Amino acid sequence: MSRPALYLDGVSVVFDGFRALNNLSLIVDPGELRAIIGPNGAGKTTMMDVITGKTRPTAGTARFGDHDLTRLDEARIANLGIGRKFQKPTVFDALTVFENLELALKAPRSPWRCLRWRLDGSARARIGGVMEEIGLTPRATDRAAILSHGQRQWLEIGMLLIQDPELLLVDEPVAGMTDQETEHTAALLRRIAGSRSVVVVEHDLEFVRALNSKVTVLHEGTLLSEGSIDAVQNDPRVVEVYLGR
Ligand SMILES: Nc1ncnc2c1ncn2[C@@H]1O[C@H](COP(=O)(O)OP(=O)(O)OP(=O)(O)O)[C@@H](O)[C@H]1O
Repeated sequence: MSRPALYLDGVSVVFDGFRALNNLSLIVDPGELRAIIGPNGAGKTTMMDVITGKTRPTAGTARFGDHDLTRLDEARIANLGIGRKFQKPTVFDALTVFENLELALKAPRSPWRCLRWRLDGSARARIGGVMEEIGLTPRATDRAAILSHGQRQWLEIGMLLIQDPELLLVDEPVAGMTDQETEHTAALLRRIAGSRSVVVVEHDLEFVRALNSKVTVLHEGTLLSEGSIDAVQNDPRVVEVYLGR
């Protein structure tokens, strides 16, 4: 078996005596798509914050491949190939779809290398490939301001994909989307996992079902249940604390 992409073992985070994460363990394999669900305050955001180095665990192990995430700052962790998409898109409205992707392609470089950066054939091909992947090729020259809510979310996913992350963390991607956009997003995330690991935090259980992935249920900062969507939805512990409320 291959080494896990992400390995959390016994992770706790204590804020002023309050345990936001309590002995949480989680393994995500290379190329795996994993959905994380759980009621409000379950610790989902705190878990993402630990993975990206925003929050230091009080106890436990957090590894990404060979790297100890508890010893690295946010910038180093991003450079290792962990991308995070927050709920609110941060695309540049005044720029076109193509220009947003171009900016994301050159942005992680040092200021000097950024100045010397040129949009050559291989960069164009890469941007073209990502536009195909996110389904926005026909909108290449449209400004982001005129895209629908869903299209803006896909553009932001594209801006992360263009940096070729090994692990992509996606926070509530379908909030506010139409049913059709939600379906499209599930298909997009299924497609992009495989060549990278993708961890999706989401409340919408129909969307989670459409991801067709293993589901992890968090509750009070710890792992409550794990398995297929049917397995966790039928788990009496889950029904009691979450789905049955
Ligand atoms: N910086 C902080 N200081 C104190 N308490 C915090 C801090 N950050 C989070 N918490 C608490 O930790 C708990 C877990 O919060 P977290 O945001 O991780 O949950 P969540 O599962 O993402 O919830 P939601 O679905 O509402 O976003 C909550 O009770 C929250 O109030």
